[in-house]
Parts: sequence; C-alpha cells; structure tokens
Amino acid sequence: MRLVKEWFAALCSTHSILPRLAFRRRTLEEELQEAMLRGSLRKTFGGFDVLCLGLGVLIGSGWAQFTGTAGVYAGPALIISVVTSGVVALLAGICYAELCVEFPVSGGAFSYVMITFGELAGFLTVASLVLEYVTGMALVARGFSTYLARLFNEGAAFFRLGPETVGGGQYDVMALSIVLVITAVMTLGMRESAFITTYTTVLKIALLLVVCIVGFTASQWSNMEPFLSPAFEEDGIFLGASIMFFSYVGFDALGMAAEEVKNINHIPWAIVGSITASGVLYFMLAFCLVLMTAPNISCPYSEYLSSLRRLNFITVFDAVDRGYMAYVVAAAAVLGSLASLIVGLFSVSRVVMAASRDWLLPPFLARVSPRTQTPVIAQLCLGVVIAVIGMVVNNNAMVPLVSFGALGALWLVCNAMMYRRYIPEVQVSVTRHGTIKATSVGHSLWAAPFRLRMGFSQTTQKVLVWVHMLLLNAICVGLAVYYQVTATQIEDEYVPDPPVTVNGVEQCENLSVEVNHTLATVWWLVSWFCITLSMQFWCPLEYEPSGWHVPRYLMPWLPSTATLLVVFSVAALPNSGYWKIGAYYAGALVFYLLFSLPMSYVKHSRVDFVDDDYTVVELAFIEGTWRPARQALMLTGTTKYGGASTGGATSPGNRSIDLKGFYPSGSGAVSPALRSVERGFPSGPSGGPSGAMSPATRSVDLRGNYPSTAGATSPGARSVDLRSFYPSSSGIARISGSSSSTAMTRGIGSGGGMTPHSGTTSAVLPMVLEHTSPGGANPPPARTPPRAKSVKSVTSS
Ligand SMILES: NC(=[NH2+])NCCC[C@H](N)C(=O)O
Repeated sequence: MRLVKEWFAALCSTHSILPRLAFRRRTLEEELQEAMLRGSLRKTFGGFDVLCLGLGVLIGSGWAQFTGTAGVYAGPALIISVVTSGVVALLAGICYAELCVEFPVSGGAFSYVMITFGELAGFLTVASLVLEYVTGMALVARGFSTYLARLFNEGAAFFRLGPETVGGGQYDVMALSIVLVITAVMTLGMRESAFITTYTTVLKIALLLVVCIVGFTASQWSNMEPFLSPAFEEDGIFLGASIMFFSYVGFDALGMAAEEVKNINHIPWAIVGSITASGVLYFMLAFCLVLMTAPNISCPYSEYLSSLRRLNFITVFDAVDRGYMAYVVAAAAVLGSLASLIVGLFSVSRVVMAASRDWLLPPFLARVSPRTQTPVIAQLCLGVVIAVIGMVVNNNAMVPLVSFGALGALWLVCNAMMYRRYIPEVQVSVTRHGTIKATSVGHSLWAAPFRLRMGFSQTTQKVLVWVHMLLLNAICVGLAVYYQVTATQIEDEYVPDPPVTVNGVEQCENLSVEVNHTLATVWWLVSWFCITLSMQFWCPLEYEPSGWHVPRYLMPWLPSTATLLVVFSVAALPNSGYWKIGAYYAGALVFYLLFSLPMSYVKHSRVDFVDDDYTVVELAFIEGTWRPARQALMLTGTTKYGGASTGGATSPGNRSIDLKGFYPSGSGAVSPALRSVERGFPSGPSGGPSGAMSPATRSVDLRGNYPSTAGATSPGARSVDLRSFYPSSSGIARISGSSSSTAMTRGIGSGGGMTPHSGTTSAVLPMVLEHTSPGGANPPPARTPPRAKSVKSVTSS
C-alpha cells in the first residue's frame, strides 16, 4: 500500500524527476554491491563451458531456417553475406567483450550502458534485449518443432493444431512444450543445463561438419554463375547479410554469465572464439548450399517469391539425390535449438533480474532462489511468455525484430565502449588481482602530448569527444536511412498488381527501385572516415582497461566501424517490421514513464543520507529477514570511527555486515558504493518485495571471478566475505575477527590501514583504491564520482 502511494506521488512529479533520474549513472561498485547483496549466483562455468555456451546459443536453428532465405536474396553471393554479417558480429562482439571484463556483473549490455549513459539508455537496452530474446527464443522454439517433425518424417506442421492464429499458422504445441520443459529444467539449477548445453553443442557441431562434407560432394562449380541475384544485385548481399545476422545473434549471452563463470577472462575469448568458429561453419554451410543449387534466375515474380520458401537444406539435398541427409540436418537443427533455447532463457532471465534489481521492472523478478541460486521467478515468467509467443506467433516477420533488438543493444554497447575510453573521468575498474582501481584523470596515453600541446582543458576534451561521437552516430544513421529509402526492398506480401509483363513474362525489374545510390553512399562513407580520423587526432585516448581490451592503435577505428556496420545492418533489414518495432519502443517508453521512472525514484529516495561522506550501514537479522539495522551508526567522518557502537541492533552471531574496511580512512576518496548497500534494502517492514536479498542467500562469494589465495567459503555462510575480492595482500586492509561477540566495534588504524578489534563480529569489505598514474607524477586525489551528488540531491528534494 505504502509502495503504491509512493509510486503515485513519484508519478505525479515526473516532470521534476525525469531530468534527474533518466541520466543518473550507476557506478561499477554499485552494480557489484547490488550483485553481492542480492545473493551470489553459483559459479558453474569453466573455460570450455563458456565456449560451449557461446557456440550453443549462436548455432541454433537459424542456419537451417534462414540460410536459404538469405540465399534467395543474395544468390551465390550469399557467401559474402555470411562473411559480412560475421564481421559485424565480430567487431561488435569485441567491443562487448571489453565491457564484459570491465563490468563482471550479470546484467550484460544493460549494466554496461546503465553505468556509462544512465538509466534511460539502460532501460532502452533492456527493452532491446527483451525484444531480441523473447522473439528470438520463440523463433528457435518453432524451429525446434519444425525440425523435430522432420526427424519423424512428418511435415513441418505436424505439431501444429487447432484453428488459425496470428500470421496464418496454427497453435504450435511442441514449441510451447519445449520452452516449458526447458524452463522447468533450468529452475533445477544451472549445472544440469550447462551439462546439456555442452553435450548437445559438441554433437551438433559434428553433425554440421557432416552436412558440409556431404554437401561438397554434391557441389557443382557452375552453380556459382551468375554470382549476384538478378533481382536484387548487390543490394541482395546486404539483405542476405541482415537475415544471416540472426544466426550470429546471441553472443551477448556470455556477458550475462559473468557472475557465474569461474574466471572472467575466459569470456572475451569465448565471445571471439564462438563468433569466429560459427562464422567458419556458416560459411561452409552457405558455400555448399549455393554450390548444390542452380541459382533461381527464372524471372516470373510469383515463382521467385515461392522459391523464397522452398530453398533450404532439406529440399536441396533432396534435389541432389541425398535425401537421407534430411535426418542429419533435422537432428542438427533440433540439437541446436535445444542448446540455443537453454542459453537464451538463461541469459534473458539475468538481464531481467538486473533491471528488476533497480526496480526498472517489477522488483519481485529479481528474487534469487536460495536453493538453486538462480533467478527463478524471472526464469519462470519469461519461460511462460516465450512459450506462449512461440506457440501462437507463426511468422518469419519475427526475424527483423530479433535482429533489431540485438543490433539496438549492440549499438549502445559500441558507443559505451568508445565513450569510456575517451572521457576523462575517474575510471573505476576491478583489476585482475581483485583490487578496485581508480585511474586518475588526465593521464592520457599516446595522445597526451598532443592534448597538452593544444592546451585542451578537460572540459574542452569532453565537449570534443561528445561532438565527435554525436556526429559519428549521426553519419551512421544518415547513411542507414538513406540506404533504407533507396535500396531495393521486398515485402513478403507484395505482389505487383498488375504484373509487369514483357512478351507475356513477368519481369523482375519491377522489384528494383532504380536509384543509383552508389555515389551518395560513397560520400556518406567518406564523411564517416573523416570524422573517425578527426576523432583520432583531436580526442586523446584517456583510459585503457587493465583486463582484456581493444589495443589502443585500433581506437577509435574498431568501435567506429562496429557502430557503422551495426547501424547499417538495421537499415538493410527487410522493411516489413518497422511499424512493429516503432510500436514496441513507444510502448517501452510509456512503461518507463509510468512504471520504471517513479519506481526507481521510490527506490532511491528510500536511501538515508547523512552527508556526502560516510554512511555506514549494517544488516541485522530482524524478524526473519535481513534488514538494515535502523540504529546503525551514520558516521560522518573518519574521526568518529573509533570505538563507536552499533546501538545493539544486530543480533548475536556473525550476521551483520560491517563495511568499515570498505572505505580507507583518511584517503579522501569515498566511493558511493556504500549508499547502494543501504539502497538495496527496503527501509521497513512494509517495504514490499525487494529486489535486494533473500534471507538465505547471505553469502557473497565472488572469489571465482578474482583469483585469490584464500580458501573457499561455503555458500551458506552468512557473512559477506569479500576478502579475496579485494585482497588484503595490498597491505591496506587486514581482516581478522571472531564471530562470537555481539558487539560491533570499529577501529581504523592510521595511515589508511585498518586494524580490526578482536571483538569484530563480521567480515569486512576492505576496498583498495589504487591510483594509477602512468605519468609517474603524484596522483591527484580520486574524486567522488559525480553521481553520488546527484543522488543526494534527488533525496533531499
Ligand atoms: N538471443 C537470441 N536471440 N538467441 C537466438 C539465437 C539464434 C541463433 N543465433 C540461431 O541461429 O538460431
């Protein structure tokens, strides 16, 4: 009730909170804190598992369902389409991989964009990802049903029953059932699902190799002529590529596994490896497909369109007397869809969980099951939604939706990656050794001398970066829109009326919009090149992550090219889906304004700030739940640390979280993370469902991510143990403590170090802020990241 009132009050003041919250950025520390308090996810995946996860989601049933469709548009040039879309995926994947290592949290693209561009952009990313995954999974489920029927020697419609539904099909009961079954298996825990994924992936790749080998034995080189499809010519390559992109979609799933991998550094390699490996496979598949097929150059339009539906591996193998291959193709597609569904359901539930943690989506979706340590409620809800869509919607028109969602999210990710490298702010990251590293401002790398020579201030530089990035994106969008308007397009339902005939034969020409867009396209490309070059000269690189990253000599070319290609791929999509996409995003914005914005305000306004410096929060086990101990001391400065007592709010035992080590005393560098600790909890018994922490998931163990020397804690332990997360070997924080005392005592040693008293009840979160100063000069004091202030102002108003 109280929540509803608060929500309504916030809704009424949308005009004042919108500008403040929509651009409020998170910090990495906040993300990590939220992740810890919510309860840890189980670390299930090793290096090989992650690679299988990648290959599992990438190679679904897309290759079987759409390679032929793309081939009809592109002709034998399909092989170029496959490479083109692979390059788009690879470049975007590299940008994505850099951020995965920087932000090892399970929100994937959502978290990266939220941290870099703020809440509204973050929300749009979630919207894109949900669009991509929900439609993508539904499509894969339908693929499963189709190919399972083939495996039993039945027609594609074998599992479809009942009256006509959306898009002219029938209810696909198999699509429904398989999603529900997988959802059920997944709620048992990730171990089982990872097991299935690994084995089906290996098997499926073996089958695909068989398809290629047999395919090549039936190939005829003469089929490569004419190389371009006569109806679409070179536009067909891009149309084909945009369709083939569906087959590469899904590598973003790997970023969402970040909290569940044993070593975060495996993720970038898995992303690059799985895109490359599946690219090679897709290339071989496409190659043997076109080598087996005489290109359809018969002009009659109706025939042309129907061939759209006929060209696929099974019919083609049939035509070259290798009908038995239908079983191999079907088996590979069935296994592929199975793995793809598992990984897809797995990752979309992580994104939704992350967004619900911020109350951008209903908070109950963030609950983590104490038993399986997976976000069970999110999994169940999404499973049901996807199953129903998969059952009802029978439509190839879903393909553009999937690709659009994926490309939209990747577009923001490429920009986020670029932005972080160029904007001179304190850059916070977790080093390989588990320390938090704050790279100070103004220590540019190779471009620094240039900037110094030009005498740029930081503000000037910021403005320059913004201008360049905005121009760059504008040019990409400009090119895309121009291309979309002028390129040859085909819509599924379009039948020329009356048909254009010459000597009684329908003509293909009526498909093409006869515009010569080559010249103008070249100009767009030249502008893109110039702006990137200018960015390289005028915007010095400010920051280089310590983990896996794009080498500096590829900046800004790599993310800039990725942005160009990603935006262009959107334009190349068959245009029948645009109004649906528009409607979806309009709906998402309305949802943001009516629900997410007020709710996120409510969540943040429940934060108690004492002042901008220190707020210490303790958790106490009260009435069966973990809550912030209301009487916790709000310490407002280092001098007050010594010997303060907690006011008795904590219960006996090792149940409280003491964050004193988190903030090195006297350093002046205060991280805002502490505030998020408190924010993660409802402030009172009526706090409503909290995305924060369920009682049984009290331990935080992120050690797997960060190699450490300490032994493992058991998941059931109730204290937050971040010792190895922020190792004490740095000499700044040391931990000792016994859990026998109920009293909390605080002691901060001199010189930024901390000497806990023996009566300390709890584990400690020591955080080490290291200054990195490549220039060798004295590091300037790290600043409090700007958002701390903005949150404060939100609260106080
Ligand atoms: N996240 C997703 N949209 N996953 C769907 C992945 C489809 C997969 N690439 C395929 O070829 O079937």
